Amino acid sequence: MTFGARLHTAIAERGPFCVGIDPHSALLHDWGLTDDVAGLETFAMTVVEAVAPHVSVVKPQSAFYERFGSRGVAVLERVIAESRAAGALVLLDVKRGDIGSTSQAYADAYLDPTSPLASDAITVSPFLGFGSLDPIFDSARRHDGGVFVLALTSNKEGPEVQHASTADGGTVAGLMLDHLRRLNADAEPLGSFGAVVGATIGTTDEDLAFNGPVLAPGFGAQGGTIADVRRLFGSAAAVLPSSSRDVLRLQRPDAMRDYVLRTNEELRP
Ligand SMILES: O=C(O)c1cc(=O)[nH]c(=O)n1[C@@H]1O[C@H](COP(=O)(O)O)[C@@H](O)[C@H]1O
Repeated sequence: MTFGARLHTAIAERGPFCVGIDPHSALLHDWGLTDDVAGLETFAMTVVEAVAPHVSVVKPQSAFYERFGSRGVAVLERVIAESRAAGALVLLDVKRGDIGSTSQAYADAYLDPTSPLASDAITVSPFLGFGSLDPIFDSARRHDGGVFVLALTSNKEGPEVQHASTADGGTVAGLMLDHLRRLNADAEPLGSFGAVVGATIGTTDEDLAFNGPVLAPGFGAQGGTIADVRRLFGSAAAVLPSSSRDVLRLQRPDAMRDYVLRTNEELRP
C-alpha cells in the first residue's frame, strides 16, 4: 500500500494532527531531566507512549537526537520503531538534499526498510534542484514511502528563496508544487509526495491542489492556529498541521494525549 494510501486511511481513523517529537535542551530542563542521553530517552519515550497510539503521524526532528551522537541516534531508532508499533506513521524530519548520487544514500538510510532508521516518510530540501532528489522519489516508490518537499516554510527567512521568480514568471515555491503535481498525477486516493507549507505564512497565491499531502508546521508555538489552517488550505488534498513545543511543554502524558485528541476533534471538517 502506498504511503499516500496509508496516510489517507490513518487521517480518516485518527485525524490529521501531527506531533513533533523534538527534545529541545530547554524542554529537557523544564521537565526536570538531565540534558544527556538518559534525559533524551526518558523524554522521547514518554512522548511516544502518550501520543503515538492516538495520532496519525509523529515527526521526530533528527537534529535533537544527533546532538548526542550515536547513542542519541539509537534513541531515535527506538522512537521510530515504537511509534510505528503503536500505529502511528513516522515522518522523520531530516530535511536532506544533495547531488543525486548522495541523495541515493540518504534514501537508503531513511526509506529502505532494512535500514535501522527506516521511516514511513522524510522531509527533503529541494534547493539543489528538484531533480537531484529523484533517487529519493524512486526509493519512496519502490518501498511505499513518502517524501515531503520544502515549498513555503514557516520561518521568516524562507521567502527570500521560495518567493524568488523563475524564468517562466512563477515562483520557486510554485515550481516545487508543479513538480509535486506531476509526481502525484493519477495517484488514488492521495499521492505520496507532499509539500511543506507553514501554517504561519499568512496567505499564498500558490495552487495547493497537487493531489498530495501538505505538512503544515508552525502550528502552536510559532503562532499558527486552526483558523489559519482552515483559511490557507482549502484546496489541499490532505493537511497535517504539526506542532512540537506546544504539545511537549505540557509534560504530563495525559495532558499531551488530551491535547492531541482535542485538536484532532477541532480539526474535523
Ligand atoms: O519540515 C518541518 O517540519 C518544518 C518546516 C518548516 O517550515 N518549519 C518548521 O518549523 N519545521 C519543523 O517543525 C517543527 C516546529 O516545532 P514547533 O515550533 O516547536 O512546533 C520543528 O521540528 C521544525 O524543524
